[in-house]
Amino acid sequence: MSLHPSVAAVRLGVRRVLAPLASGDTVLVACSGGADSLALVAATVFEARRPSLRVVGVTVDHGLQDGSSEQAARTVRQMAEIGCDETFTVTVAVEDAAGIGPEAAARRARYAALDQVADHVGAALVLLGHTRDDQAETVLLGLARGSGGRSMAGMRRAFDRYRRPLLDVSRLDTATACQVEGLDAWDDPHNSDPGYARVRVRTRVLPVLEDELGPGVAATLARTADQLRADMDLLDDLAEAAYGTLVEGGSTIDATALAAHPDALRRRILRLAALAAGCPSSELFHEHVLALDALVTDWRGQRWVDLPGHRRGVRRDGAVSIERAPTGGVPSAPPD
Ligand SMILES: Nc1ncnc2c1ncn2[C@@H]1O[C@H](COP(=O)(O)OP(=O)(O)OP(=O)(O)O)[C@@H](O)[C@H]1O
Repeated sequence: MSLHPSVAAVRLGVRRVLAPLASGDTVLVACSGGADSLALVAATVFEARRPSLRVVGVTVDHGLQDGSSEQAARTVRQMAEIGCDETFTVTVAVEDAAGIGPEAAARRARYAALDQVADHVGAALVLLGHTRDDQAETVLLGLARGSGGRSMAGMRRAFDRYRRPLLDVSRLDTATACQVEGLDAWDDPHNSDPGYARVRVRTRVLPVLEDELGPGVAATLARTADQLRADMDLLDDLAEAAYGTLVEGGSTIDATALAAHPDALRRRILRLAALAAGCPSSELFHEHVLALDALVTDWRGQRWVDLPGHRRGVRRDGAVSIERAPTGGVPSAPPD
């Protein structure tokens, strides 16, 4: 019997990612029990045979839904049946202490748990089951957020030891692969809850785009994200290099030298300077960077701009620096 194309597509993605590993290495697969990550587990177990890798499966129970522990137990059973050498369930307490929202808090807790298990088992790689459709949704959500190229550049294929082998594989393929392999995937009720913007993009926006613009829009968006990410990465690298050259005495940057750089680099350099000076990245918005940039390109005597993390950007003696804001009795708006 010939190999089903959907199974072949999932396996190919995994094979490419596992290629650098050596016999005896451990790969950790993160599985929610949904079709994407279940297909990922099956493909990983299959592809790990020939190089003789150890496959460990892990599922994280966020405890956010009724029956989540039963669902986690079911996923662990399935991973063992598929052939994982070892399986783990990790229960995490999701607390939104940082005020980042429940979804982001759950994600943060999940990655912390995955990191712990990866350390524990000595994993060379950790695999995640995001698909091409997830990527397309991410691009559209980023486009709507409007926070620059990086937000439209989608998810990385690789970061630290994490890999996303299915970014070229459609959700239809992962679902079909599960069917063909007799895997009963879990339907997360969150995935059909229109309260989530991502679900609305998936169920309402993308189908309209597919209808109006033709099938293949998800693939096109994902491909665009790949190109954009490569461009963003290059600009970030150039800005890092320029920042290293421009920064004097560890903190000040000559305004004239900085002004000679094009917008895309200058603003990145200023962002790097703000981060290096202690502005929290989660609170440093594009408006802050633009205000800092005005000290360089539109300087009309203004002396500072307020920045998050009790910092301020200052222009003094032809140089820009980011300093700790003095406490007490300081006007919050800069004098103009
Ligand atoms: N509860 C879980 N336990 C283990 N792995 C999970 C869990 N939930 C998600 N994952 C991993 O993350 C992948 C993406 O899942 P999903 O799209 O639901 O999460 P997300 O929150 O959008 O993703 P991310 O936060 O990782 O960008 C899954 O294919 C799986 O590999």
